[in-house]
Amino acid sequence: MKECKTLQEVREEIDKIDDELVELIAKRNRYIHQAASFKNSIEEVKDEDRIDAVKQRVRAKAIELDVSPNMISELFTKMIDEMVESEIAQFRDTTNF
Ligand SMILES: C=C(O[C@@H]1C=C(C(=O)O)C=C[C@H]1O)C(=O)O
Repeated sequence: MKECKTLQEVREEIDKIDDELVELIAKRNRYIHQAASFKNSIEEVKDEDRIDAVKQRVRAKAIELDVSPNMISELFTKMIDEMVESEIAQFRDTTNF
């Protein structure tokens, strides 16, 4: 990690990380859309067991990296909710439900 000399430099690094985060979220979203093509029902599109497992896994990762697990949980809850909604919309479009 870079040792910054000015606030401006810190903010430039933060901006780069924010761009990477958005790119990774967009990439995750594209995989979510691929997942829809392997599913046969709305229950499968919103797989609660898998959602719980994903949230548990990222909470454990947050603890390992000394980041607030509650913040990570909230971010993932929001992100997964939105992505599942768009996966459902895509599933309905492609299966004419
Ligand atoms: C991508 C999937 O579809 C949904 C989206 C998930 C996610 O955002 O991680 C997890 C479970 C599913 O309800 C999947 O089933 O793996």
